[in-house]
Amino acid sequence: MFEICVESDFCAAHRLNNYRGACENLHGHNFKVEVVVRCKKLNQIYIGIDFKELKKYLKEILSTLDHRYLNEIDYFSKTNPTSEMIAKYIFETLKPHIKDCMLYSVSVYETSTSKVTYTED
Ligand SMILES: Nc1nc2c(c(=O)[nH]1)N=C([C@H](O)[C@H](O)COP(=O)(O)OP(=O)(O)OP(=O)(O)O)CN2
Ligand SMILES: [Zn+2]
Repeated sequence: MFEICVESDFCAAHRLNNYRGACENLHGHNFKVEVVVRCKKLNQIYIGIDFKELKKYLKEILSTLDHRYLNEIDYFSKTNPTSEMIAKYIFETLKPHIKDCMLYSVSVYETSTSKVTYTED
């Protein structure tokens, strides 16, 4: 089994409703995102999934979040734009693009010391 990982980032603002602390106030982050795909087979040039292809899909998805006020995005309107929900959104949006391999996890770093990983397990 091969684990293929790419990283990207985006900047966005959010506020956590009902948090009862500073994070309830409008604030922003440079979010870092890590995606892990698992592949059992390699193609004829020994690639599981091309980093470039994976980064292209991820970039398209992150462009829907970049420089946005996340609370205004439909996906988060009934929840909260926490790292948990951001990771789930990226996972669910990326999954249909991954053929022949398995999207394993999406991790979101809200700060350099705070990370959430979403998997379907
Ligand atoms: N499980 C989660 N906990 C928190 C989330 C979250 O999305 N999931 N989000 C926040 C806030 O948005 C906050 O901006 C991030 O909190 P934190 O990592 O504590 O950021 P700090 O810069 O305050 O970190 P320090 O290391 O304490 O300086 C809160 N919790
Ligand atoms: Zn925050």
